[in-house]
Amino acid sequence: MPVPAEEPTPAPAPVWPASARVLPSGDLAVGGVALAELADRFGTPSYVIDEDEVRARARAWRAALPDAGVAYAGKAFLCRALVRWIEEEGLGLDACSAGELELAALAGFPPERIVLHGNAKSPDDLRTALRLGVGRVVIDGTGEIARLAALVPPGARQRVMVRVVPGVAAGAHAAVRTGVEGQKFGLSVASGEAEEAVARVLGQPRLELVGLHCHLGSQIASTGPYIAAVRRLVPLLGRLRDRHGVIFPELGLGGGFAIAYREGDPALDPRGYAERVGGELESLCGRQGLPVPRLTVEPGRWITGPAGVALYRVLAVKSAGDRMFVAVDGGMSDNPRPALYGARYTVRLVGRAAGAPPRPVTVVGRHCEAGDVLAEDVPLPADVRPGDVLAVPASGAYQLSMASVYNLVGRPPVAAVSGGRARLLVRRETAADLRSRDVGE
Ligand SMILES: Cc1ncc(COP(=O)(O)O)c(C=O)c1O
Ligand SMILES: N[C@@H](CCCC[NH3+])C(=O)O
Repeated sequence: MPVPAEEPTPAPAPVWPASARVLPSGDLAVGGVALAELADRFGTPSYVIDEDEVRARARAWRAALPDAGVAYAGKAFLCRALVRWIEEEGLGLDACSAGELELAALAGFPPERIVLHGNAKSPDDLRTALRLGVGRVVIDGTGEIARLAALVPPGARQRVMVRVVPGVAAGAHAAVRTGVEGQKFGLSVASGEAEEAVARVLGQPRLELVGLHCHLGSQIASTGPYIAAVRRLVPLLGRLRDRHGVIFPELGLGGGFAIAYREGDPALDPRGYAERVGGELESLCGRQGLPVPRLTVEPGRWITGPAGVALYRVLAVKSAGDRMFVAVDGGMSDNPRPALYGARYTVRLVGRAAGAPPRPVTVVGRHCEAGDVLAEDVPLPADVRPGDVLAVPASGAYQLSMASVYNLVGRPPVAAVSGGRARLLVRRETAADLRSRDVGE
């Protein structure tokens, strides 16, 4: 199917889960439960995840690409319940450490549906992957080939992919652009390194090479970069067939699909992706005389991001110069994204009706840095005061999974909501938890 020359403008997406409803009290309910009630029950800061939203999002990718492999990228957020939901929805799992692998195993995730990634896999990562029997290990560098092969038991074969760098720039911030030359992931197509690595893997009898893989970056709203990657990778597949006589059954294009953090933000649409990227793959393979490999995609943020809501309680309100600061009981320890990437968010007062018109404020955290900002210049009612509860949507990805214990503030709990009920999935990390790691002198 030919790809239209014009890339359609990605459509704006909602920032709240589909279940969000404004209650007569002015509060907001998600999954049928009022957010202020959840803040009272689980304390603040806390994270709420809408189970039905996660499941619907997982299904959206499966429906858009029924013949493809869809693996949830666990780095976005992982806990045992989530692993089960993903498993029940028929997805695979992209893991990148022994810790993620062990959690998946504990939740009973089928190991053959796991793909292991990582630019610097430790011996423990590789041994754990082999012991559990993961489906694919994605080789990220030349040195890893012999190291992995040496760990595979005699008589066994590990399925692998080779991660290549197509030289496509995409992603919301330099820190998350992984499809370009000169960064730490993958093997360059342009330099010939990727072809060399493929030749070496083919020479390892204990490794079975099933395909190439690439991951361009994160928070990509349009399909253009994926199409550009396909245009680099299919000719490479043609060269590999000509040189080695190999035809790979799979092609991994990674994840990176954008979500909306603020009203009007564009998000990537799985159906558009399937039509345009899948269409380009089909047509280019046809021209090369190659069978179309089975596509695999790895959405992380897209699955859990929009399903999560962070809840905070206001601790202080103060003006400084011409700015109003609203300080809450969380901050960069539970959400480092504004500090790391200049990420922007939506914030809403919940639990009571606004008593005054909105004015622009900066929502900050409680940590010992002026850079501990959660949301710059967001409208909140002018009467916002200590004790109020604030909700931040699109908080389900790369917040808790990157959380720290800065200032010895424990990490927040996670509660699931569905059908008017809430349940705790991950408990709050207490000061005692934190002290217990300190063995003294
Ligand atoms: C190999 C790989 N696959 C998938 C993902 C998921 O990315 P995202 O959460 O942006 O979809 C990542 C992280 O960017 C990744 O490194
Ligand atoms: N942590 C990044 C995304 C990293 C993607 C993982 N490869 C973010 O929050 O935007």
